[in-house]
Amino acid sequence: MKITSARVIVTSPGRNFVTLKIETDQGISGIGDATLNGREMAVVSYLEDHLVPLLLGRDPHRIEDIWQLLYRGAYWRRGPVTMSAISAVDMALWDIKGKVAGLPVYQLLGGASRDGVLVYGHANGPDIDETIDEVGRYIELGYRAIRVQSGIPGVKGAYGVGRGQMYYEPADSALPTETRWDTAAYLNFAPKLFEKVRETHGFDIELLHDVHHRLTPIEAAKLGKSLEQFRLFWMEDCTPVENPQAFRLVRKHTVTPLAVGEIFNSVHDCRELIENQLIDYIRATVVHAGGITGLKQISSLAALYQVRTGCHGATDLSPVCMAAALNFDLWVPNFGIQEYMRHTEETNEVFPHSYSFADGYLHPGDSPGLGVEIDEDLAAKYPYEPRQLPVARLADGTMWNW
Ligand SMILES: O=C(O)C(=O)C[C@H](O)[C@H](O)CO
Ligand SMILES: [Mg+2]
Repeated sequence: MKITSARVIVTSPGRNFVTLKIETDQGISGIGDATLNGREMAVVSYLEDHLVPLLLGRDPHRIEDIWQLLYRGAYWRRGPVTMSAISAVDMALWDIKGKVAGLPVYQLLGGASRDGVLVYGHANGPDIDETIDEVGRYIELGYRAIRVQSGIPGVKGAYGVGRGQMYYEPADSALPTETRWDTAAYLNFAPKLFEKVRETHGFDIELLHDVHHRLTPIEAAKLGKSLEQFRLFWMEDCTPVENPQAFRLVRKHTVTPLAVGEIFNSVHDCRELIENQLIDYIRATVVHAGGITGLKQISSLAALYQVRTGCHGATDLSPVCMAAALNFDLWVPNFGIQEYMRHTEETNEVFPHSYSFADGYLHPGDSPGLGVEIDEDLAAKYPYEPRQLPVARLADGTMWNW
């Protein structure tokens, strides 16, 4: 079997997605997600200018060898652009292998380790009352785990608060929207929010919270401690992770479980946190961390230290990534949870898929391969629109972490 073509498709059904389609001489094709939110066109160029010429004529069954060729062969290893491009190739090759075998990818990985993939949805609102109502709406839909984010009085554009209900899409304009950040207001507010959510909805539902890199280590430790009584499933990205040792300080002071890793792109980014048991959940994802092949490396290391997976699954990860993640999640022995930020109807029409939600769990379905396709005619109706993520500044104008 030989690869005869590899094409990049950029489409924007409500938001931008970059998809790689690999075709073979036997009429079987596979797709992979290559979306890097706000920096999409850098990955398009990396694929078209540098990787596609390397793929033509190769045997698509040699997934590991092609992964090593693209990783080692570049000389310049790692980084989000390189690894998103490699991820897309890897996903497309697993898709092809599954289609040739007539099996869903989770069967090729070793088969299902569970009946369904526990997911968490996103409840958010401009204030505590609306956020609590939104949590109730997710419970009614059958969710067993919910991420809770709320607007903070006096803070313009707090992280995670959607523009409409049930959906959240932060990349909102061609140039970054400027938001404000106020640590003191947040630290006063967050325990009140979770107290009210627990009072209203009880302790049977799992609650998660994303701090989005906004705190220093000692502030993160304080927040973790103040939220312990509300039994969070996890506190995510509580402080920036360039220095993994910062998490030692957080760990010393709180037993609130910690999750990190959505911006990681290789096992090397994860190693120090995992080996020192500084986190409980690793959030690296298929599209940014080297595809299914990259995630296998990460999850195998994590398993040695009882760190479980909790893959990133925001709307900037396309349904192609979601399908790949669900095949991985159904198999991976040390699975924790999967983020599931639902895509809009427009997006779902461009990417018809076999995964489905029931009673708080997603299942990838049993279509051969990843179980997702791209409708290229429909995709062509949604041209690329430059969009960037917001930025955050403190009240005195200092640039902060978004
Ligand atoms: O889903 C999450 O946990 C996020 O933090 C979402 C990110 O802001 C988003 O994916 C950035 O592209
Ligand atoms: Mg996050």
